[in-house]
Amino acid sequence: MDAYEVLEKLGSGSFGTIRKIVRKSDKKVLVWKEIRYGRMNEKEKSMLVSEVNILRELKHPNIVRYKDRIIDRESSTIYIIMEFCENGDLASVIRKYKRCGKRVEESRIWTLFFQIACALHECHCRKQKILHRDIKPANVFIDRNNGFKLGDFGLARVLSTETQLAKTNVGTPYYMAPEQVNELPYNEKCDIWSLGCLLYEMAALAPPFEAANQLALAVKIKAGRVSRLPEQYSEELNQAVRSMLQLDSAKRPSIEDLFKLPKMQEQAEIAV
Ligand SMILES: CN(C)CCCNS(=O)(=O)c1cccc(Nc2nc(OCC3CCCCC3)c3[nH]cnc3n2)c1
Repeated sequence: MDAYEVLEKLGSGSFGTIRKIVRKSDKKVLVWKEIRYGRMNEKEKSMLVSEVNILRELKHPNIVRYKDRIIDRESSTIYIIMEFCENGDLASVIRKYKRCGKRVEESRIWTLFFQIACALHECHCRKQKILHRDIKPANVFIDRNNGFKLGDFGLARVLSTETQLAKTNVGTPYYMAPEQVNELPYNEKCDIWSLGCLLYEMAALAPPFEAANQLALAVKIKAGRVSRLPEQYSEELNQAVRSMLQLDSAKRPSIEDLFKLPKMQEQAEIAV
């Protein structure tokens, strides 16, 4: 650990504390996520190792880059070192828009849509499919060029056990797909549902389903009633979001389907 200087705590992600650090060798600013594995059983520990090994393979401009890991056996803590995103997380941006009573530009929402879809494409279309499982505003980061990056890929599977959830602050699962509520098997269409929730919240500045407790939330999700985006947003964006929030996961579009949308094709031309 002495290769790094620890700066301030940035926040607590869903599975551990995230701190800003500086690599002493080249003064590069990075972050590390501290994951305590002391209370994990052998199975969970081996899953954690395999998830971290998946992370290190994921190299994509819209996925927070994994840099290194340090295992401290004394404190049973693994430190996952990742790139630092200078412009913070999307949850803070949404809170700021809400405070100022301003709406996000539609073009910015299409950029988010395209860039996170690219991140999901990288993972859903690999031979060994990787599911994110925890797409939400606090897990989308903004780099110095205002590019969007999806964080914490794949860690959700191993860390969603009660040992981790019990220990760290876990918010209300606003973005949980209906099949998850019914505890059915998870597939990539759950990530599509969460992407729909993310875009909905970027436009409406509130999640599509809100309730006072998890039970009431589950009822609302299973009812699946989604009000239209605020009227300033186009029918095209509204329909795209609604298509991702269909209760029947088979009816939700795949990432490939989403890239066929005209506005997504336009982004692809700009991005080249
Ligand atoms: C002028 N403003 C627009 C700038 C605001 C920007 N302030 S800031 O202080 O640098 C700032 C604030 C928060 C995040 C970041 N960057 C960051 N955060 C991570 O996790 C912490 C996050 C904290 C909130 C909850 C979810 C997890 C990362 N994980 C991987 N890479 C990461 N990069 C930077």
